[in-house]
Amino acid sequence: MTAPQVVVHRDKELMAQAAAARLITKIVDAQAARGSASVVLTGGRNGNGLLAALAAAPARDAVDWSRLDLWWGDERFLPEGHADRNVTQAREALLDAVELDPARVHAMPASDGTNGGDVDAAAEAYAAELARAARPENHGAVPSFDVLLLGVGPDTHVASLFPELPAVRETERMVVGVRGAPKPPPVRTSLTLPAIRAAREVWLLAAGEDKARAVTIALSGAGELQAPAAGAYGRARTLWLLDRAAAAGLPRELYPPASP
Ligand SMILES: O=C(O)[C@H](O)[C@@H](O)[C@H](O)[C@H](O)COP(=O)(O)O
Repeated sequence: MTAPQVVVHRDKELMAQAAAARLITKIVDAQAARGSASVVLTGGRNGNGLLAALAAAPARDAVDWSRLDLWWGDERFLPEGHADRNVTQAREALLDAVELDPARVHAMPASDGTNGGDVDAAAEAYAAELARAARPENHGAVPSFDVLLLGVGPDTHVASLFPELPAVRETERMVVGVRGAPKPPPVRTSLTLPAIRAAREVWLLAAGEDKARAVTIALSGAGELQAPAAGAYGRARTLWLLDRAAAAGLPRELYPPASP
């Protein structure tokens, strides 16, 4: 388990811009070192805020978008093209503005896809897609993601892993179906903690005062069943990217603001 590193920025706009710049550099370095990069996207305001900042970033096209594999940490189980799907929102924020290789954009299944309305079958299909992309040197049945992004809910959920619900307890499967999610819509597919932990780096994004309690709980030793964000860590790095409002409950001496 990698100890969390915390970086605090002045506000959510600067946090998104700094996170976008950080992600560009990470992708460029991975592509220089290994010829391609692999990133897991997240839904929500902070996740989409990062993508929008990335779309507007001056260094955006330092990334070779044709050699980037994109996956999702979770998805709302809705029909293809539905406005509430994370992939729909990601396309609007960034993906439609860059030259990606469509074969390397791995959206989670829609509810009107080949799995019918069966969310468990959809989860199994995505797990199979991940397994096909995994290489022998990877850790488990998923590729070694360079960066796995996660928004953090006010209840400390990450992806669609909610406190005390079955999905956060999963220890074997890489992807599960979620029913009764407290955050609408209720039916989702999600990576599990074992899948999240296969990533080289896990970056958690939280901005706004509504996240201050969740951030403090997750960084104060809470258990992952009660605070799923506490169980989200990478093999090489766990990075919390916050704004001051979300960091308000943390000991200031431990996490001085990075942005003046
Ligand atoms: O599908 C989703 O809703 C997201 O993946 C979810 O995990 C999100 O990242 C958090 O709820 C934070 O969302 P906000 O950034 O909007 O607070």
